[in-house]
Amino acid sequence: MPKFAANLSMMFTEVPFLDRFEAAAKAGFKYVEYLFPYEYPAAELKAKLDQYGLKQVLFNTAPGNVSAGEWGVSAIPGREADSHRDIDQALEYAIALGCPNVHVMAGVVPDPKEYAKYKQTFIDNVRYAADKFKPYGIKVLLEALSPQVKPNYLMSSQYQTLELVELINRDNVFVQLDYFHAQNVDGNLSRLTDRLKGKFAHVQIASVPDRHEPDEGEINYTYIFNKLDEVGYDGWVGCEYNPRGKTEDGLVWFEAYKNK
Ligand SMILES: O=C(O)[C@@H](O)C(=O)CO
Ligand SMILES: [Mg+2]
Repeated sequence: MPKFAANLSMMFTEVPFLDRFEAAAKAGFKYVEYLFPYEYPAAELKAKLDQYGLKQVLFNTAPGNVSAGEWGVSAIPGREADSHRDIDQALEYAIALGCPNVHVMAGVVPDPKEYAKYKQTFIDNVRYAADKFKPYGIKVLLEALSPQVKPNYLMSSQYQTLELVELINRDNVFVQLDYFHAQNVDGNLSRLTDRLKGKFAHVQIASVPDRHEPDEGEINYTYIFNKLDEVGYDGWVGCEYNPRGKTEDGLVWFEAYKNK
């Protein structure tokens, strides 16, 4: 039975970010994830987690200069120092927040001919992260992003990410399996889940095509949740979706799971 995490970057946006911890707890969530903690002192976020009895299960390394089109720097040749600084910062936050998973963001490849160079840069920087995180039992997660969300991101297919995880060859590096992106790019989610068995350590869900609640669209999530049990997945499932309307009004689907 999946353990669901509220994604505070996309859910409960009716209230300011620091009020979303309370909103998620009131809605029945025990776990939370969000993209970036860096605007706030780690102690302030940890106090929110403790106040509402929440566990943080994921956040990302910093995105770089988003207004310049960056979405992660760890794959960008020449930005190794920035990548290591972001990885060190993420480690500090993960320790302070008690967070077991960090998504190390790769970056956008401006010219497909540059892919091999960006890929090797990412492999080297993820190994740096894996080795720094290992003593603390923190996992490194790598996520493919569909081109309609992030054009020219280093990884668009889950199978590309699986190949990277195998090349990086560290036992604390895993795929972050976001079924929204997976359905948009790879499809055949049953075969994909079987192929990724033991290689993924976090899941995210949203409807396809509209990235709303998991109770609509072309993915049968009841089937997927049973598939996750079948392959022995015991991690968290992040609800990384844009609510159709008021977040709480869209949580009927969650009623069947929240007190498990
Ligand atoms: O799917 C997403 O967009 C997020 O999980 C993320 O971490 C990077 O954009
Ligand atoms: Mg995702």
